[in-house]
Amino acid sequence: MKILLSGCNGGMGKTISSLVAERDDMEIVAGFDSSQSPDSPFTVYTELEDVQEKIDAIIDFSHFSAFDKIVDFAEDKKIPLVMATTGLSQTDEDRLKELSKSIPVFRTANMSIGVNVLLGLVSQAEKMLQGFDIEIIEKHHNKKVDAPSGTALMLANAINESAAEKFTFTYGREGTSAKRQDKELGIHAVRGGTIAGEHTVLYAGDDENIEIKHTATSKKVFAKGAVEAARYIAVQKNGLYDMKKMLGL
Ligand SMILES: NC(=O)C1=CN([C@@H]2O[C@H](COP(=O)(O)OP(=O)(O)OC[C@H]3O[C@@H](n4cnc5c(N)ncnc54)[C@H](OP(=O)(O)O)[C@@H]3O)[C@@H](O)[C@H]2O)C=CC1
Ligand SMILES: O=C(O)C1=N[C@H](C(=O)O)C[C@H](O)C1
Repeated sequence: MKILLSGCNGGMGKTISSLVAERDDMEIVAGFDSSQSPDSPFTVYTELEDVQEKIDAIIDFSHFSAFDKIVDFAEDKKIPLVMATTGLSQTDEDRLKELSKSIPVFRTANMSIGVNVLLGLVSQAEKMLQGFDIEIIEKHHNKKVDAPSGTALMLANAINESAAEKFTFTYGREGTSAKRQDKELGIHAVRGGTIAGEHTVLYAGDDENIEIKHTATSKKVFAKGAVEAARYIAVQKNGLYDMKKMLGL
């Protein structure tokens, strides 16, 4: 199958290119990014309207500022879309839902199996750990532009969906009036070095704590998930899909 890789010059783009080069069932036939890349084995476009190749699926790991261009292109050409970029607004997420009525759309903020299992675990824990204070701590590399991570938000939303009484999210704390409130869910972003992605959900109770933690040890885990998602989405009916649906979790 033939892929258009959006964000092809970036960290995830390069990891996906290397992975796809080892496969014989898939080929990246075109790239999209903010600049040309002379060494690329495929043509890199800076304008999607210039794309000439026939495309079976689009994989996007770029930047939230490119969102409308990519969605317009997928919608116009009726090409299944894997949208992995984070930092999207609620309006963007709503547009994906709407778009999925006319093409198959795969949306997740985290392509790893582990994080998607973690989503189920936090939903279960929410029903069992009444009264525990919950804090999410995420750690990523120093090049990440958005905070908190899309995964941290996905975990927080999963907890809230299972919660009888909804939490208010607090992003970091500072100052002299920062005491923790009831039904507050703290979300904290740490940035440094080359950390591929770490998410810890801390449940702090009276004299006891539980931590559930997922660590991505390289970007390869996300690339592998994205490639599987592209294969999957290319043969689905119109609709909105995610890792849980694809993996049957
Ligand atoms: N869902 C998941 O499992 C995962 C999602 N991600 C998400 O994927 C995205 C990309 O991550 P990563 O590869 O690390 O980021 P990088 O910054 O390394 O790569 C992004 C690429 O997109 C390009 N780009 C930026 N703005 C535009 C634009 N307006 N139009 C076209 N291209 C653009 C960048 O170009 P330039 O450098 O010139 O700005 C860069 O080459 C992020 O949102 C990240 O959070 C990452 C890993 C896993
Ligand atoms: O930018 C990254 O690198 C990652 N972004 C995703 C997020 O924001 O959750 C997923 C992963 O943790 C890596």
